[in-house]
Amino acid sequence: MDPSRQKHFSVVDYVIFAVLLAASAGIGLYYALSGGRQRTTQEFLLADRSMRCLPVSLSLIASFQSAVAIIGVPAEIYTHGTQYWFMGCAYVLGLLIPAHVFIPVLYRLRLSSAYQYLELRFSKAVRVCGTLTFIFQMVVYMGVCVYTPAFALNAVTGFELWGTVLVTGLVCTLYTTVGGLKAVIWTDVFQTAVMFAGQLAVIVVGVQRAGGVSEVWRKVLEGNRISGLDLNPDPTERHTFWTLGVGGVFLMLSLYGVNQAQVQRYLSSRTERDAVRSCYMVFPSLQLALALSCIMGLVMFAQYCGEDHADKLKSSSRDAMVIYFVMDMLQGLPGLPGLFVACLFSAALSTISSAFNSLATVTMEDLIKPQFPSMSEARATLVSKALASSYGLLCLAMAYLTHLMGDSVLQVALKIFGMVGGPILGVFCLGMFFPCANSTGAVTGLGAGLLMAFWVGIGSIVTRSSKTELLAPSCHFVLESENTTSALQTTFRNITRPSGLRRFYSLSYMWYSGFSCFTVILTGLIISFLTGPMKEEDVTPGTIYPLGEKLLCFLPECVQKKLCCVTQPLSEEERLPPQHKDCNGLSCGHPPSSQEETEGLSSQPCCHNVEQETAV
Ligand SMILES: O=C(O)CCCC[C@@H]1SC[C@@H]2NC(=O)N[C@@H]21
Ligand code: NA
Repeated sequence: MDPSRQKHFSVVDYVIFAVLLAASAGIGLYYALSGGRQRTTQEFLLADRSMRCLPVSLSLIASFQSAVAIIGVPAEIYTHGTQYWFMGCAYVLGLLIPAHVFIPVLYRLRLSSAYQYLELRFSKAVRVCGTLTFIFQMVVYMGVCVYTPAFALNAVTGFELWGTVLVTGLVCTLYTTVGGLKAVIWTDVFQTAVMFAGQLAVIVVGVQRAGGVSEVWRKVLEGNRISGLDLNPDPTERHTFWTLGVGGVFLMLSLYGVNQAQVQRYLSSRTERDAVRSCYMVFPSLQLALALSCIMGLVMFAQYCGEDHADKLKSSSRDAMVIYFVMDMLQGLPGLPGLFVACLFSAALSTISSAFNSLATVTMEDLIKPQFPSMSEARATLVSKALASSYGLLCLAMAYLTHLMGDSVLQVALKIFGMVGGPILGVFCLGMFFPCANSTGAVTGLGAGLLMAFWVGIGSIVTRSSKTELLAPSCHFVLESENTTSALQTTFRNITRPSGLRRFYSLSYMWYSGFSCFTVILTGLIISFLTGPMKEEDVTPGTIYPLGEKLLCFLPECVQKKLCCVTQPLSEEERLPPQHKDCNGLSCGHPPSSQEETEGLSSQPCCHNVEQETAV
């Protein structure tokens, strides 16, 4: 954007931004110098399993609500209307299933990393594959999260791009490395508050500038930006109720059910009940976050599609135009641009710090500790800190890679979750719901899922060079002839109705999670049956969720037995605590404190059967 139109910050804006960074670093340093001073991995990686549900729930939101959502969702609403808001429907099952299926199984196994489950259920090989897939997913995602706020700001305000990326990355690495999970969770709480405040400020000022709520509503209706319920079953339709409300459930499960960043927060909870409750508490806050970013997109539409701003908007990219809108609204209100920039970087920092910490955890717990079982606590903690900072530097490099991707950042992030998160979700579902699945099936399934996901994902990027999907034109055109546009789109799509492989490539990216998850399960079951299904007595107790009894009870007993070979609950003598010795060669976590005994929590969780618990 040419300098004449660039928006500038006043001193107070820079001060507010600096205060945010200082506050985040301060919280990190506080946790480095207080409590156990981060001397053990239990404290550094799992906050001593002492966290209560409020901070955990705010931290759960912060992990996957980054600048990508703050910028990408309003840009999405502005360009395509409110269809994306139906993502909120996916939050119901997307949080209920983690709360009642994944948390009970994973919490009672007293794991340190989600991927330990894969070794308990399958084999070390499956655990390593799961861990490496997760690392790949989070490293790429982190790059997007670091790059987005810096790029958007640079495009509009001339904010030094790589200097901002560097400062953000370093501050984040600092407090994550010295403060551990406690610091990450408490900075998440602070940053989530700043995030909501910043978005609210923009909406309040924007509505007022656009002439009030009724005026905004009139313009938005006139601009046909309120999308109705689109029940089109065509899976190549980018955003419909099905792709968002159903396809989105798999996206949510891959994040809130089995992603290490979230699982680590569940495991850091004081009790299982706290973990489940924190999952429930995420629901209203996530809906609020979605509503705020959608409303921001609508206010932006009302503000610009009344007058002809197409020339200004055309000059900035789709994502940067949100920053342009914010700077335009907040210009002349000293402190508010700084507040929004703080909001943007709070969203980014809280996601990046969660990613660093979870990457350090899985690298330590899943890749290093099993190779060096005799490593001392002090050394293990030191290595964990070194890992956190090295991942910090790696993510700066990934930020540059994002620079080259060019797609809308929201779409890039959601595609990453679909292509990589979906197969990981598939392996966990294969393990929890199908006791007959074996390790060969799991590894082959994961490979097949990743292969199919990348085939469709890369394919869609390559063939999209033909621009089959008409991007909604600049707002000016939309006002004049909405019906022409939709007619044009329909005609256009009919002409280019893709067939065969091209139709496969035009699968909506919102189906990537579900599609790859089912590929893993199907392949995993077929390979398991071909290579000899597991017998139920060989399956580690506590790693199966009795889907049979819960959902397939309408099937005849023999089919249930064949497919899910319903696992019998442990008998009384089998439940006796194994004196906290290692089971399956894995640490069972600390021996239960008397408090846990009184709380009636399963004190031998790793050998405990979920079904037993639910039976009780
Ligand atoms: O904001 C990001 O960093 C990624 C985009 C949103 C990720 C998904 S979308 C569904 C769920 N709701 C959120 O707020 N984040 C996750
Ligand atoms: Na965040």
